[in-house]
Amino acid sequence: SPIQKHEDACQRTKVVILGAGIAGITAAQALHNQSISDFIILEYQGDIGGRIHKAEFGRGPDGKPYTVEYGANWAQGLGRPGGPENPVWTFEKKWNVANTPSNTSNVEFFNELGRADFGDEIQDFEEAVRRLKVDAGEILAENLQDRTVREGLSLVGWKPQQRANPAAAEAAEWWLWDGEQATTPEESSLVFGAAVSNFTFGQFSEESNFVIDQRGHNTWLKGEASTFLKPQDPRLKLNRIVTDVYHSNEGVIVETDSGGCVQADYAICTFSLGVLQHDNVAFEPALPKWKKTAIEMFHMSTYTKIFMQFDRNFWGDKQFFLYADPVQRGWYPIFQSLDAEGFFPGSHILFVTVTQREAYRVERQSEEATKAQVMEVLRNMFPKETVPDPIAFAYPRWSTTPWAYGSYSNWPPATSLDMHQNLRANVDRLWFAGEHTSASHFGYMQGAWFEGQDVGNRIGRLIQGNCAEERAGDCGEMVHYDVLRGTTPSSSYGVQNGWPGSSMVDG
Ligand SMILES: Cc1cc2nc3c(=O)[nH]c(=O)nc-3n(C[C@H](O)[C@H](O)[C@H](O)COP(=O)(O)OP(=O)(O)OC[C@H]3O[C@@H](n4cnc5c(N)ncnc54)[C@H](O)[C@@H]3O)c2cc1C
Repeated sequence: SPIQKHEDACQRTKVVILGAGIAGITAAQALHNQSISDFIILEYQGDIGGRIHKAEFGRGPDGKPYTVEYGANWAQGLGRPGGPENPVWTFEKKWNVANTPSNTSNVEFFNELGRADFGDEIQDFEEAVRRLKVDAGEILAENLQDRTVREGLSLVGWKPQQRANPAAAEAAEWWLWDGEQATTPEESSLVFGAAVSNFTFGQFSEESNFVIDQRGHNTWLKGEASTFLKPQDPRLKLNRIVTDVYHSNEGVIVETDSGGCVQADYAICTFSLGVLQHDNVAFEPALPKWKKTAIEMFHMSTYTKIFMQFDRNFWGDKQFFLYADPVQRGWYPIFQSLDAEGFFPGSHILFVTVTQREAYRVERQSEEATKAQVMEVLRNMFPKETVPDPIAFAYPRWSTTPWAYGSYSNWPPATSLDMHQNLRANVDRLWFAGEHTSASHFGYMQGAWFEGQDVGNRIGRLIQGNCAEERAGDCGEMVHYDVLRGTTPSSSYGVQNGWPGSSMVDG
């Protein structure tokens, strides 16, 4: 077998962790906390952080570039006094990560003729979402068939195309739905879309803070890593591209592009759903059908922030600028000012966000083509100003980045909790963790943290042999389902399927 063939040449360890993003680092920390120090982390990039990913952009007054975040930017759903706190927010505070409150009421509205007022559309959409969540709660509690968010919105009476100002209604809807999930209402599950929002913003709080730390947003994760990894720790192997993963019920062998290999009792694969869907890591034997099906069924979205710096501020002091294009939903819809108080005042930096189809289009076309389109929009938004060309302009291409292939995952309609559990479940000694394996916080940094910790704890207990039977559910191997039914019985909503407690969607 390939496992025997490689055994002699490979470095030996107990647990090999694939990826040094949040899930990978957190899994290693969970092992460390159980006194398991025999692990190796293999990471594609030259640093810790994964999709918390900074870039240098533009120039400050001192001539040095600003650090901006191409990936995760907000701590979302912080927590309230006496209530549970978002663990990521706890770490951001612990490591003094500079951040500023993001205020979505600090917004101005625009259409192709300049300033407009469609605050009512925002209010009406928010009201529709409240009713939508009541329906979602009922569907979940009664174990009924899921539906799309679009169908759910229509049923509570939100129909953008039938409103007086369809473009404005679509802009409001895009901002508050697509701008969060990076996926359209047509492509999103009503039940689990409502649930992830309640778990993050209901359970913690509505507040989200925007990180402006010039050391980079990954500072908190590097801080946590420094509690158990020494500088230059030989167990953290950066710049290693995993190409092949051999797995059996006895162990794993992992090969990298440099010809290196690691043999371990367990592997934890934290690659994004996009990487798993791309087939450029070979799993041998091929992953079983229940796992492959789950990987293909869930959805990897793309969320693209386009940064621009100007020689002056022509947009004023607001944080957000929502643009309703007359014909194309999602056409350069939300601009954000980093020139605003609390961000980088004096930087004259704006960024505009596009998602999904518009993100793919922008990521495939040249920077020049994108710049021309963005400038046309800005000149329409500010007809009374002489809008200059930007002095810096740049954006990432998440959909083709080989260590991510997209931004974050989203739960498609009519897909059950059992199906999602198949995304989480281990295959022999090969385990999976990441944002996408979180049933309650998929798409968010905290989702990756909860899942990395869970898998690290489970493997630690298996290695130590201290998985008491009464703990079954959050201990031992994960369950998976060879046969999937249309819905998951209410009684199965528990930790064994990655559902944290019994808290359900509420109004
Ligand atoms: C544009 C964007 C905006 C976002 N905004 C927010 C936000 O505001 N708030 C929020 O909470 N979340 C946000 N997120 C989501 C958040 O970044 C993720 O949920 C989280 O970082 C995922 O962590 P992870 O450990 O699951 O995966 P990753 O961070 O992807 O970690 C996986 C690691 O595996 C490595 N890897 C991949 N392939 C290989 C290979 N073949 N060999 C070796 N290593 C490999 C990768 O380099 C990476 O380091 C955003 C993400 C993006 C992309």
